[in-house]
Amino acid sequence: MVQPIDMKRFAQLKAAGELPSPRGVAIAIIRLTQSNNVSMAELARVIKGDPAFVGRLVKAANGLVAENRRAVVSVQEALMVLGLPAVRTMALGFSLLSHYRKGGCAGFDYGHFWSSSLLMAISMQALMLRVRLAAPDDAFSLGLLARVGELALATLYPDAFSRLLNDIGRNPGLQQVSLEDQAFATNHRELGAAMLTDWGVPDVLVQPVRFHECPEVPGYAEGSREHGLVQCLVLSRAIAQLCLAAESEHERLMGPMLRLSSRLGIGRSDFIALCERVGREWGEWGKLLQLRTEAAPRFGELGNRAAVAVGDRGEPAGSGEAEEARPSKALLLVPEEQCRHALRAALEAAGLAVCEVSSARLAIEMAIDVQPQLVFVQWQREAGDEGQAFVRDLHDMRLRRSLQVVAVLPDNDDDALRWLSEAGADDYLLLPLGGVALKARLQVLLKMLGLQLELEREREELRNFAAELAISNRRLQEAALTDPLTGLPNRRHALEAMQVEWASSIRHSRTLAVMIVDLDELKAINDTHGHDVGDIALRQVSEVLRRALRAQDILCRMGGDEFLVICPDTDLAAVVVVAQRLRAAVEAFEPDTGGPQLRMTVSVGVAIREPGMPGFNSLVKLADQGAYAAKETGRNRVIALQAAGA
Ligand SMILES: Nc1nc2c(ncn2[C@@H]2O[C@H](COP(=O)(O)OP(=O)(O)OP(=O)(O)O)[C@@H](O)[C@H]2O)c(=O)[nH]1
Repeated sequence: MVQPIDMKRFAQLKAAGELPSPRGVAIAIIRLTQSNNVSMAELARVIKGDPAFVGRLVKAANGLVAENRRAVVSVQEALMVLGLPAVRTMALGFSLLSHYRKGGCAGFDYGHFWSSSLLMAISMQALMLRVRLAAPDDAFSLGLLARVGELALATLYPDAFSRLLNDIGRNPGLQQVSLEDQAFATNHRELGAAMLTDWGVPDVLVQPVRFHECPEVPGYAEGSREHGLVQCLVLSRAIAQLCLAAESEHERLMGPMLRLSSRLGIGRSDFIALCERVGREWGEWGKLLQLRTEAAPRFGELGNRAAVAVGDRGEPAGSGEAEEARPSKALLLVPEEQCRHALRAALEAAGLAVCEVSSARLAIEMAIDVQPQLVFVQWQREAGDEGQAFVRDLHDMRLRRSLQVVAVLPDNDDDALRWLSEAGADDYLLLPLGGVALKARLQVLLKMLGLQLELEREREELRNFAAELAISNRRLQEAALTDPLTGLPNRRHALEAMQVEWASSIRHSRTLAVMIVDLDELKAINDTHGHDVGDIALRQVSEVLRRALRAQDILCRMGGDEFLVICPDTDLAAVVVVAQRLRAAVEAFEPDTGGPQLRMTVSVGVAIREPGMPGFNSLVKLADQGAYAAKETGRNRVIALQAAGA
């Protein structure tokens, strides 16, 4: 049973006040995201107070969108894509990264630590897009913070931890965790898990972090979500190690990674594509976070070399993926020579590549490497439970779905029949093997297996289809809220945001102002210079408006040449000042049309929420009437129809 995390020891350490903890804007973000009724505008306002975090958040959101679609560019969009819980943990992770990129622990390589954590973060995000065991954005933060316990020990005990790391450096046989337990009465795994728990990360995500360095300890069932998450963290760590290792080490590290990814149901080519994406993103993130990165390893070549290496050991090289609907590979754990030869001959005659393994201990490794669709296991009285354990292991593994295990047994032997039912093989062949009977039995077996593989392939296609559908839905949802010309939130989004801000301003008794900004004489520009030039003008003016606004204001295109600006916590005098600034900025701006020179102006109506207004429509209408009045009185002006102090 998994021991609970020791929060008592953690509480003592926390009381000392020196544990790594988020600072500055991150604290405000974490506090806000914990409240249920935070508005996106409030959150965006706080986030924009930290320009570095804005860039990281937008980058993280872009990691979730497919490579061939429009990138996320604004904080609001990023918030929509990521969701509040992910934003909270990201604020936490990035704040730690900013404030703990150096420290007083001489033996602890802070740069290497963060480069490796970043690689784990990107790898976890990419893996979750594939295996879908957790939200990819949660997984990013999880990867980033997976080894935070080590940072904590380096921060709490800089000298002692430095000595401990130096000792391990001199004698790699030492167990880091035991040394930490002796020296600090805790270790980085337990401490990291306690910190994540303290920061509100759910237990289902904390436990995999706690055990990813010792994946066998918790005894999670193969195929369970926890088991999958632990394996993903192990794999992310392996990707990070490979990316940071010397080139001479790459090939050695690639083989186990391919085996692990295959256990997670990721085919070789998919996994290589995933690693290549991680490599690309690593470079981009490295620039953003000013972390050391290197040229990404050539994963494609490494993958091919690893495939050849498997072939060298006598297994069929093949594609390594169990996706063909026709069985093509068989593995034999059949010690009796005559019997083994008969099987090999019959299988090869049926067109299968055959590989042999001599011990049950090696058989599971071989099965992961080769990914056979047929495994023959001969029962042996003197071999005890080994063969049975092997069959059970195969059973537990994901690759078991498209695999038939055939027991080879002597006829009329009660012990062997008992073994057969306990081991859970799918079929059996009775000794002696050979002749027409064996051929006929194999034919039936292969036919059944072919049908099963076909079914499995269809299921896989359905799963992929469902995953793609989920992504397309999210994309559609976003597209439905975005104006394609300017990239700004559209009318529908504007009305949703208005509803939220209206309710929030009433609940917290805060002021709320809006502006209607209407371009002057766009029709004349269209008529004189063409619609394309009108489009350029619209796009560039929207950018001018965006830049002239304050961080907390929400700019939306309502349609045509009309924009709505929502200004939370703003009174009439303040909104007039902002509106005048917008107006002046547009007037001073010269659109770069690549041709005709244009002079642009805007007419602006402003209004604030008044007690007794029945709903936000009345507020928008009042601002609209102001804009109309501005047009009527000569354009390029700001008009408020309410009296100051309203
Ligand atoms: N190029 C371009 N023009 C647009 C777009 N949407 C609306 N328009 C044009 O914007 C013009 C709006 O016309 P009006 O409402 O008369 O406004 P205006 O010409 O700006 O004049 P005033 O508002 O009175 O100053 C129309 O000619 C529309 O065709 C667009 O996406 N691109």
